[in-house]
Formats: sequence, structure tokens, C-alpha cells
Amino acid sequence: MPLALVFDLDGTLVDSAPDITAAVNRMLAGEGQAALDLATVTSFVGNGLPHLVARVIDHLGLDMARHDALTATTLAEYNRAASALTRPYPGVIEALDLLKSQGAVMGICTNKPEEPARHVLADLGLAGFFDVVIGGDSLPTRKPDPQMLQASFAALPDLPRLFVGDSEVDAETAQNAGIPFLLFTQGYRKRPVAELPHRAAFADYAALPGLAAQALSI
Ligand SMILES: O=C(O)COP(=O)(O)O
Ligand SMILES: [Mg+2]
Repeated sequence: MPLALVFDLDGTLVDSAPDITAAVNRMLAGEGQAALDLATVTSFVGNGLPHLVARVIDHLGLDMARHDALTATTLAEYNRAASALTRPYPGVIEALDLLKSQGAVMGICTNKPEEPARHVLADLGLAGFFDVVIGGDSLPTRKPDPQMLQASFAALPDLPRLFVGDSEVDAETAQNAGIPFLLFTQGYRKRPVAELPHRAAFADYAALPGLAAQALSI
């Protein structure tokens, strides 16, 4: 049966933390600050760019009054090179190809701002798979508020729905929207798999098409 599948982006379809870290570090260099390492910045990803920058400011003891300015600088730096170091996870393109050939309609619901999200999708050859892209600045609220996810599905044909993501934020969003959640376990999740509510979990994209077909009958 054809499905409507909406995907998270960072840590789900693409490993984007290296470019996010590089953009943060270019912003920090402009502030005369030392670079942060990949693991530290990755731990700040998930709730959107303004939240990430707030976590950087907090971590380094910088002035929170500069939050808006530092967020704007980080976004500009990220837009300059959003896909230089970013790659799809292994098997993503093959899985999306197979799902599409099986009649799935697909969308993106990411807390990453919409402009760089579209750049990353285009640069990595993924844009053509998706009929809707909603980013963290597309609507007044972002995940885990369910509005973004509901709007993503509303833009797709009315078929059985699944949301695929990597994080606590995604699991909570799916729960808030009442949509079954498939958890990709190799992304930027902070807690053990068992602590995130999910219909099914997968570590290898080769398993996704079969899992998606089964997940609605579990
Ligand atoms: O930009 C973020 O903080 C997270 O983005 P994601 O929703 O695609 O994981
Ligand atoms: Mg994610």
C-alpha cells in the first residue's frame, strides 16, 4: 500500500553535524573564541538553530544579550557552506529510490532553517524525492510542537502516515501529532533507544522500506 512518509533531516537522512560545527566555529572565531569540538556541537543539535546558539553561548559563558546577532552570524556562515562536509547516511538514496518506486509520497520536517535545508537537499541530490519541505523557521512553532509535522502531511496526498527521525525531539513530535514513529538509531539521539517512544527502530537504511510497509500493521 502506498505511504506518506515524512523525514527529519539532520541526523536522519544526512550527517550534517560537521558543517554545523564548522559554521559555529567560524562564528566563534569572529568573536575571538576557540573552536568547539564536533561532539559538543552535535549534542546541541535538535531544537533548531536559535536553540543551538543559545546552548553555545551558555556553554562558553558568553553574553546572552548577543543571542540574536550570533544566531544571524551562524546562519549566514552556515548558508555559505551547508553541504561541504555533509553526506547522506549509507543507503539513504537507494531506500528513497525504492520507496518512491513503490508509490510512497515523501516530505521533510526539520528544525533546520528552511533555506539551508533546501540547499543541503539540492546539493546532495535528494531534493527530487520530496514534495514538501518545512523548516524550523517556516512556521511560528517548531518541533516538538506538532504543527510542523501536521503541515508536512497536510501538503501530501492522504495516505497512511509515518514519521522517520533520529531524536528525542522527533519522538515527542510524533507522539504530539499522534503519528507512528520510526527511529533511525545512528543519528544525534542523546538517550538510549528504549527511552524514546517508537513504533520500530532501524540502524541500516536497507531495512527501511520493509519496516515502513510492516510498521502500520504492528
Ligand atoms: O537543526 C536542528 O537543530 C535539528 O534539525 P533536524 O530537525 O533536521 O534534526
Ligand atoms: Mg534530527
